[in-house]
Amino acid sequence: MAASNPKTLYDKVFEDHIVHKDDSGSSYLLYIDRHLVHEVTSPQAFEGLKNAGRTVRRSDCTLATVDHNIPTITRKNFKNVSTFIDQDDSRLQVETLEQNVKDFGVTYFGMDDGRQGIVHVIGPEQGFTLPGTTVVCGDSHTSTHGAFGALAFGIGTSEVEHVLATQTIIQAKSKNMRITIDGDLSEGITSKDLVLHVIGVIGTAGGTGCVIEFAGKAIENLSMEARMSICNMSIEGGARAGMIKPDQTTFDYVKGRPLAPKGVEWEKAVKYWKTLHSDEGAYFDYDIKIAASDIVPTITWGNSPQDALPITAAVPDPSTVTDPIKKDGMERALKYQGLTPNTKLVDIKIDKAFIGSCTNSRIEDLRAAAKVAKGHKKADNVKLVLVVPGSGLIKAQAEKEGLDKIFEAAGFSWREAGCSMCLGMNPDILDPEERCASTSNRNFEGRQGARSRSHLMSPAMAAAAAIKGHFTDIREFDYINHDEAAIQIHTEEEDKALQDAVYEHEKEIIEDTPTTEAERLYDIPKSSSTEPAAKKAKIDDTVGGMDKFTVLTGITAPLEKANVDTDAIIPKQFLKTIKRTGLKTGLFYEARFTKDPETGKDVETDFVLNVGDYRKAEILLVTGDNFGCGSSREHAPWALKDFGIKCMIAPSFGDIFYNNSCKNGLLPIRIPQEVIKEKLYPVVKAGFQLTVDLPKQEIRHGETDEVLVENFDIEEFRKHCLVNGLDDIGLTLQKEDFIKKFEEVRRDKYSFLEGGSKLIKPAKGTKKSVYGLKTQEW
Ligand SMILES: CC(C)[C@H](C(=O)O)[C@@H](O)C(=O)O
Ligand code: SF4
Repeated sequence: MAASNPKTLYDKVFEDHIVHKDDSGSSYLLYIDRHLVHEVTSPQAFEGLKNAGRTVRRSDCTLATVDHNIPTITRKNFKNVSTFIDQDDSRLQVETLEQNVKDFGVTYFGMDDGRQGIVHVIGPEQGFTLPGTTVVCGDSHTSTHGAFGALAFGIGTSEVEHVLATQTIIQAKSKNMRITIDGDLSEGITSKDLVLHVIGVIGTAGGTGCVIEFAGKAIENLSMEARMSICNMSIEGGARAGMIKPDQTTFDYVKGRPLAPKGVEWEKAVKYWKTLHSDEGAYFDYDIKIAASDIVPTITWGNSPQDALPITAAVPDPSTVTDPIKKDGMERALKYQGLTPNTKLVDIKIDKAFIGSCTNSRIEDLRAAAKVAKGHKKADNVKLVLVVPGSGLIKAQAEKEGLDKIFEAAGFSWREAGCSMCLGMNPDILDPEERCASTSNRNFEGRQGARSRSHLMSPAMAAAAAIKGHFTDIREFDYINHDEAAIQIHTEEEDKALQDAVYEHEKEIIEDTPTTEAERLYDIPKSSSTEPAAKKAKIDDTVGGMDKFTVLTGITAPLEKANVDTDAIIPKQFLKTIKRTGLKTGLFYEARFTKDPETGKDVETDFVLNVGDYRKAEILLVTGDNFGCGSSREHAPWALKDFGIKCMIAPSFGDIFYNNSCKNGLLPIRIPQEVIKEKLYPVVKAGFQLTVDLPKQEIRHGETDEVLVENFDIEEFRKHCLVNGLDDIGLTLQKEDFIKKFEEVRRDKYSFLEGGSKLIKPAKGTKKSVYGLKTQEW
C-alpha cells in the first residue's frame, strides 16, 4: 500500500534524529548516534573542550583510531608511538590523540591494537556503524557509512568539537537526489567503475546540496563492501552524503559484529531497519537513471574525479572544447599530468601502484587484486606497488587466505593498515612526476606527493597496470588462473568462518557481554555529568565568540578557476598542526610558491595573491563552480583567515567547506555564475573594491556604493550567528532540555543503539591477539 505521506530514506533518517527545529524553520539540531575520531581533525576540538572545561557528552557514541599519519612499515618492533613514528609533526598528532582519549575516556584503537585501521573501515567492521544511524567524523569520506542506510557525513573540526560537547549537530535539510542504476553490471565491472562512471556523468559539483540515494538492481546486487566504495565516493560527486537502503545483505553483514545488537535487541533493530526505504511516490528533487550496461572499466586521466573515461578511450583534446574555463582547466590538467591529447589510455605507462584507501582496502578488494597478481610479476618499469589493508583485521584475514604471499611473490609490498599513499601524510608518497595507478578516491594536484600524477581505478585494474606496466583493460587481462578456486574464492559460509577466526580474540571478550538492555548498560554513564572530564573546571555554557561579520569593504582578488579543492587551498603537509593558526604560508602553497632550481628555496609565483595589492585581499571572487570541494579539513578556512580573507564569493561551494567557513566567521556567498561574470568580475578586474553587507544581504561597488547584487542567499540561522559572532556550542548547550528529552526517548525506542563503543571490552593484560600484535591495554 502506498504511504499517505511518502518519504525518502534520507527524510526518514533525518526526521528520526531531530532534537529541535529553530524558529526560522531552516535549521535543525540533529542527534548524532556515532562519532568516529582520528588524529588529524580532532586536536583543536579537544583543545576547545579543555579550554571551556567541557566534557565528551557520550563517549559510548564515540570511537577513535589513528590512520592518516602512521607509517605502514611492519610493526614487529613496535613499542610505542614515540619511538616508532619518525616524523615529528605526525608523531605529535598521534600522541595528542592518545592523550586526549585518555583525558576524555574515549574508546581508542591505537597502533598496538589489531583492530586499528582507517576510520571508515573500522566503523562498519566493528558493527559500530548501524543502519538508520547518524554517523559523523571529521573526514569527508564519512559518506562511506551511508551504505548501511545511515545518514553519514563529514564535518569540520569546529563541528567535531560541537558533537563531542553536545552529541548533536546543526544542519539544514539537503535536497533528495536518486541515482538508479538499472539492469546488471557486465562481467568484470566493479563498484569502483560504477561510481567513477556516475561522477563522470553528474560532475564533481553534481550532487552539491543533495543527499544521494543509490538505487536499482545493480546496486541491490552488490555486496556491502562494494556498496561502501560507492557511498564513499559520493563526496567526490559533491553530495553531502550517499545512502543505500538497508536490506538482507546489510543485515547479514552486520549480524554478529562485535558491536551489533544481539538477541532481542537485534530483532527490535531489524524491525526498525526494515522500515528504512524510500516510499513509493516519495519526492526526489533530482532523479537520474543510468543503465548498468553502459558501464565499462573506468579510469581517470586528469586532476578531478570527474575526469573519468572508459579504459578504451584516449586522452581528451582541449582543442575540441569551447568553454574557456573548461578548456583552460583541461590544458592545465594535461600539462600537470604530463599527457598528450589523443594518446590511448592503455598506452600510458605507470611508475607506481597503490592498492588501498577507505574506498578499496577491504578484503574483497584485496582478493580482486590478488586474483590478478597471482602467478605474475610486476613489470620492470614499475618501481613500487603498495598494498595497504584498511585495518589490522583485514590484514589478518588476507594473511589467513594467503593473499600476502601472492602479492609478495608478484613483487608487491604488503603493508600495515592506514591511509598511506591515498594522501601521503605518512612517508608513503610519490616522487615528483611519478604516475600512479591508484585505488584511492582523489586525483587532485599534489595529492599523493608534490607534482604527483594519480589515476583512479578499481583494485583489479591497478593490479593489472602494475603487472603490465601500463593501464590495462581488465577484460583483456590474461589471468594465470582462470580457475577462480585457485586463488581462494570463498563461499559465504567459508567467509563467515574465516571472519570468526579473525574475531576470535574479540569473541572471547564478547562472550560475557550482556544481552539484555539493563545488562548492556551496566558500564554506561547514566548522564553526561558522570563522564570523565578533561578538567573539572566550571562548565562554561555561555555563548562564546567568533569574529563578527557585518559590513566589509575590501580588496577583492579574482580567481578564475573551477573545482578548487581543499587540498589545493591547503596541502596535506600543513594539516599536521595541532593549532588553528599559523597557516598563512600554506595557503594555496603549490600555486603560490615554486622551488628555485639553484637555491632550492621557495620563491613566489605570479599567483593572484602574490600580485600587488591582492596581497592584502580580504575578499576572493571565484568565477568557477565548486570552490572548496573535497576534504573536510577546516585548515582551509583557517588558512584563508590567517591570510586575511574574510569573504569568498563563488557560484557554488563544497558543502563541508561552506560550513567550516561559517563556523570561523568567514562568509561564503553563492552567486550565480552569470551574475559574477556580468556584474562583479568587471568591477574587480577594473581594480575596485567590493562592499559586502551581510545584514542587508547586498554586494555593492566599493567606491560608488552602487548595488551590484541584491538579496544574496544565506540561511537565517547562519546569518544570525555570523552577524552576532555567536559560537554555536554555547547556543546548543542552551537546548540541554531538548537534548535530554531526545535521549530519554532514544533509550527506549532505539535501545539497540545504547552501549556503543563502550561494549568493546578491554583486552586482558598484554595478551597477544590472533595476528600477533599486542592488544590494547586499558
Ligand atoms: C584529513 C581529512 C580532513 C581529509 C578528509 O576530510 O577527507 C582526508 O581524509 C582526505 O582524504 O583528504
Ligand atoms: S580518503 Fe584517504 S586519507 Fe582520507 S580517510 Fe580515506 S584513506 Fe584516509
